[in-house]
Amino acid sequence: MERYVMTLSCPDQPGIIRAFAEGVVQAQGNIVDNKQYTDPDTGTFSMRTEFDSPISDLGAVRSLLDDALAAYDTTVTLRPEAQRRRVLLMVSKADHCLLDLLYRWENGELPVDIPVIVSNHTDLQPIAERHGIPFVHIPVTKESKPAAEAALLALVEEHAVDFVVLARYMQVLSDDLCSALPGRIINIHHSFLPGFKGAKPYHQAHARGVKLIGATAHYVTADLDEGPIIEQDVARVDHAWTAEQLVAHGRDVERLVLSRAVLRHAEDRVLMTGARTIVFA
Ligand SMILES: Nc1nc2c(c(=O)[nH]1)N[C@@H](CN(C=O)c1ccc(C(=O)N[C@@H](CCC(=O)O)C(=O)O)cc1)CN2
Repeated sequence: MERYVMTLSCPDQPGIIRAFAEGVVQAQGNIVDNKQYTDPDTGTFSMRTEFDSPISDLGAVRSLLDDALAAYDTTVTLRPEAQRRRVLLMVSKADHCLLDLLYRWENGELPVDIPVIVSNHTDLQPIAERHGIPFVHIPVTKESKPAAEAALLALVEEHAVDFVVLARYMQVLSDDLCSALPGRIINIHHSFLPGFKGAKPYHQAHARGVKLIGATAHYVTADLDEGPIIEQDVARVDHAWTAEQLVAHGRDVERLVLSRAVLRHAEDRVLMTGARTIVFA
């Protein structure tokens, strides 16, 4: 028996679920989990379904679903659950998010394949080597950024990468790169967006005298720190905390928020609707 994960979005109208269920029946399938949402602003219907089928041929199952949904203008993804998403991790010098992702990957909590780790510095190369993952150093300067980003895209193709994670990667990606990988780049921003965008958010927060700090995982767009939000969390602080203590405490929030977001994306639990996300947790 093969377990499949399907996501679907289309203009909402009666009969979508019945048509989809008919397709599952044609695939001799059994639905084991289903979540849906209709966005009242856009009228878009979104659904994530897990179903079992004795048919192991992905193309055959996809055809049966496409035929069943032919009357609807759907965007569908279908993947055998056992087919893990492939993620390229990007880092600079901070190691806390990388280490958290690799810990969860090693103990089976994060069902992805990590073909390569890329960095604009060499500081974290020993961590990649300790985990047996190839490390590629791509230094970035204002002048070399186009070539650096071309090299990154070549790695994405070479390793059949599904998505990229900026695990405290501290370079702004160009519009071209963001456009080349829409909805396929996840960043962790070290503040509770929309507050304190850009560089040094904890020092901004300290100066503002906040009582809560936070972190935000979002899809990357050309507009810095503006992409659709996937996950956020906060932690309480007070007047006695120095900016450095906020940075240290913030690391705990960042690594949890990013790891949750990466897991949910890897399990096809995040769908985009306009500038927002739907998260079928
Ligand atoms: N196109 C985008 N690229 C990136 C985003 C994004 O939202 N859109 N997020 C950043 C991460 N980040 C904040 O979360 C961030 C990182 C770096 C900078 C920055 O100003 N970097 C300087 C260089 C700093 C250095 O070399 O250490 C720069 O790029 O000129 C701002 C925000 C990742 N990329």
